[in-house]
Amino acid sequence: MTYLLGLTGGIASGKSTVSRVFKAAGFPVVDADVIARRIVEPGRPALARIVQAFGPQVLREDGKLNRAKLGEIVFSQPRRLEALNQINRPYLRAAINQALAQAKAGGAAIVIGDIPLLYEADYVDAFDGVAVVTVDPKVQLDRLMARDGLTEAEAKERIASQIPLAKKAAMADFVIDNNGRPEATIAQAKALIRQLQHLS
Ligand SMILES: CC(C)(COP(=O)(O)OP(=O)(O)OC[C@H]1O[C@@H](n2cnc3c(N)ncnc32)[C@H](O)[C@@H]1O)[C@@H](O)C(=O)NCCC(=O)NCCS
Ligand SMILES: Nc1ncnc2c1ncn2[C@@H]1O[C@H](COP(=O)(O)OP(=O)(O)OP(=O)(O)O)[C@@H](O)[C@H]1O
Repeated sequence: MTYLLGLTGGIASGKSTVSRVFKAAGFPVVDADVIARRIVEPGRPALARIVQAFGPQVLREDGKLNRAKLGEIVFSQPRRLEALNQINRPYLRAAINQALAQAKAGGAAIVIGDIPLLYEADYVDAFDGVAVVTVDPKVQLDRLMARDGLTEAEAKERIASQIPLAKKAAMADFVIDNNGRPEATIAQAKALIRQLQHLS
């Protein structure tokens, strides 16, 4: 039996560190951010609908989505973000479900769905359990500004567009605390793998 684990957190909370531990242990990881990029490649219906809704300003000269431009628009205007979500979510859901089913068919003991918006987009029922990678608000803000070169105001907007991490942690089956050094987070991820191997 495969244990289907949903892995989530908030923007820049450290999901990548945890998903790397699962990958290194040989478990398949379905990455929603990667799928979200694929469904808006040139020629895909989701991209055409985004251009219809947001105008040609969100396209680069080479016809690809201008992610920085679209990010600037949607994260500063909640109603525009909602419009983007309405367009993307059906395509995302279909592609994520298909990738999870395919990974599960491979028969691994644990399959991971790394989905930043797992709670916001309501994927809970797709999983046997959910792990949340959490950090304190100040740590999240500092790491996000450093990683993406955002101003404090921009980083705060992006954090505010998601359910607060503390709330996600309260809903989770498993919580990984990423406030400390990466080694401490890696140790927690390895302990979670051992725990799940008993459940699968
Ligand atoms: C707005 C876009 C173009 C910005 O692109 P950019 O390359 O700057 O960011 P990237 O896609 O790498 O996302 C970084 C992080 O932002 C957060 N984020 C992304 N989309 C959203 C959203 N709709 N609502 C809240 N947070 C979001 C997530 O934590 C994600 O990990 C892009 O994020 C996008 O198309 N988002 C909509 C698709 C989506 O819902 N993706 C999340 C998959 S669960
Ligand atoms: N324990 C840690 N100590 C110091 N820096 C860290 C730690 N964990 C993550 N970081 C740094 O914080 C930033 C965010 O981490 P990461 O990219 O793993 O988050 P994420 O949850 O995968 O983000 P997103 O969903 O936004 O793509 C990165 O620059 C990363 O190097």
